[in-house]
Amino acid sequence: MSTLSNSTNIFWQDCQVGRPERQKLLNQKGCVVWITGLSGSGKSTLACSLSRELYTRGKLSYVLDGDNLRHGLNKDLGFLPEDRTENIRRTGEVAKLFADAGLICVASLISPYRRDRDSCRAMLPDANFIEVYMNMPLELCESRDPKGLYKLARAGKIKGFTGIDDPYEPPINCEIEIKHDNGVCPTPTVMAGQVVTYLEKKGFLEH
Ligand SMILES: Nc1ncnc2c1ncn2[C@@H]1O[C@H](COP(=O)(O)OS(=O)(=O)O)[C@@H](OP(=O)(O)O)[C@H]1O
Ligand SMILES: Nc1ncnc2c1ncn2[C@@H]1O[C@H](COP(=O)(O)OP(=O)(O)O)[C@@H](O)[C@H]1O
Repeated sequence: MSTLSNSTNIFWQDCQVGRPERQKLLNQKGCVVWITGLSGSGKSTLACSLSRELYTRGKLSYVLDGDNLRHGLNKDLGFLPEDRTENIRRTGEVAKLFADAGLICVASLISPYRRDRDSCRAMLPDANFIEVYMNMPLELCESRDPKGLYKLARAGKIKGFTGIDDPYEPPINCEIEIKHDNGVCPTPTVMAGQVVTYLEKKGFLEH
């Protein structure tokens, strides 16, 4: 789908209550925490754990999970490269709106193509896009296989599965990398703590 605008004669409408006012109200700064990685790498687990940790600290977040968005906003999209690109573009636009609302928006999608993630980064002031890479080996993700999808992909029953017969392009310069140690992954609480520490250090958890 083209990203060029088809609308003409349109004007930006400003409001007296803007991002600074909302951020002051919430005592936090809006941003996008973009979690990328293979299926089964722990994206949703981190997103939920992070959201819970922020909630206990009185900070407002919202999780945009790839699987969930594909039940509604993105239900017309499949897994062809162009569909994934449109999936990421739409999610990036929604995430940008949530960040503008003053929320810490946590997007967890495979988002396998570097160019698509970089396009989302380009929608925001650079510091407000925090890319988190779930650097987990395919073998670990495949051994977890909570939905049985790797098994189906290996059997040729799902075509174009990320990591099997569709590429995953790891980030080159992500803000946060979640690493395993000999196939052992940090606990969800530890992973969330790593992100919270970053947000704190960069001043997102205060106004
Ligand atoms: N072909 C193929 N490749 C990868 N994943 C597949 C595929 N078909 C279905 N699924 C399921 O869809 C979930 C990924 O959706 P995303 O929107 O995150 O994917 S993408 O960012 O557009 O690539 C993904 O969820 P997670 O396992 O949570 O990553 C899978 O459950
Ligand atoms: N840090 C972790 N330690 C142990 N198991 C994990 C961890 N993170 C995720 N898991 C498990 O791995 C599986 C895949 O995690 P999930 O968050 O659904 O991955 P994704 O969203 O990337 O597909 C789930 O069964 C989950 O419980």
